[in-house]
Amino acid sequence: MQIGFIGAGNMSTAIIKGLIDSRFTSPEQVTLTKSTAERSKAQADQLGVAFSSNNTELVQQADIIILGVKPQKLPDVLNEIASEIKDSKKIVVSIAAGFNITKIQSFLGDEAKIVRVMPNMNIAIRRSVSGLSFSDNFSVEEKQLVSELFEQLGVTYELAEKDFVTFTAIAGCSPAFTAMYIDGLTRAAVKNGLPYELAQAITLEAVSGTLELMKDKTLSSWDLINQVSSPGGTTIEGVASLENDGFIPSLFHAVDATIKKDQEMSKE
Ligand SMILES: NC(=O)C1=CN([C@@H]2O[C@H](COP(=O)(O)OP(=O)(O)OC[C@H]3O[C@@H](n4cnc5c(N)ncnc54)[C@H](OP(=O)(O)O)[C@@H]3O)[C@@H](O)[C@H]2O)C=CC1
Ligand SMILES: O=C(O)[C@@H]1CCC=N1
Repeated sequence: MQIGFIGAGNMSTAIIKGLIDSRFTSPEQVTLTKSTAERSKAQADQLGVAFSSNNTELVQQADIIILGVKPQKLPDVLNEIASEIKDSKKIVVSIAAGFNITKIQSFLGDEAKIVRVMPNMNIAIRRSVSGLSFSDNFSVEEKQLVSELFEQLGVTYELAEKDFVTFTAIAGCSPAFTAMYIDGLTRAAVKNGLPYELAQAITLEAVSGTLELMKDKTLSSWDLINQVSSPGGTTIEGVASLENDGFIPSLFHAVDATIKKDQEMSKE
């Protein structure tokens, strides 16, 4: 099975490294392209894989094509490869936000086998949580193949496409939101006199320990909030302050804004 990556930036590079590290794929099975043949060669040499001098040639050689370009570049790429995909059995994996299956098929034809995958940045350490939505023409074996591929890189969930945008917000985008939370706590400690590096190290340990505890003990958020909040103590003062300042509504707004943008992009 040959896997072709159109676009080899942050996400594709992490996927390629993860697939090779996990031994799911050998370097000989991977081909990539970037925006120019020179850049493709340099990246391929660095990763120990092959490159194609153009996207059409890459598609001709691949069984699975992973589209790893930014959404703004995707229409040109889809137009470029459409004739190679039409009437083929090739599987096209799109990791782009804002391109639903219908929109991708409007370029590649209604019969094209499209799977939308939304990984997240944690794929760089094979800790992605990836959402998968398939067009309705996949066989069970084909679905299994794509799922197995992304299982090498973390946890996967198969989703109805209507839920894909919500998944994108809480899984694809949330590393940025989580980093904002960590930054906020860190700088609040700096304001109170701790050096930045020390404050960030403490915050990261506290956050990662909290995640492990919640998973290990299968605690709900409110179980933990109640356990930490001593009656008449310090935590409940902070919890009340966050509630008063609209912490939860802010997150609702952020997720809604993310979903709205994805839906608008799919309509463009
Ligand atoms: N970043 C994230 O956290 C996540 C991103 N995504 C999605 O992943 C996709 C890629 O994002 P990311 O990896 O961050 O982006 P990058 O900008 O890091 O990578 C994009 C790649 O596309 C290449 N490229 C541009 N034009 C072409 C072309 N015509 N033919 C072939 N390759 C081309 C670029 O090459 P060059 O360097 O030569 O310009 C570059 O290697 C996006 O669609 C995004 O929505 C999904 C989940 C999470
Ligand atoms: O910001 C974006 O559009 C992409 C999709 C998920 C994470 N990054």
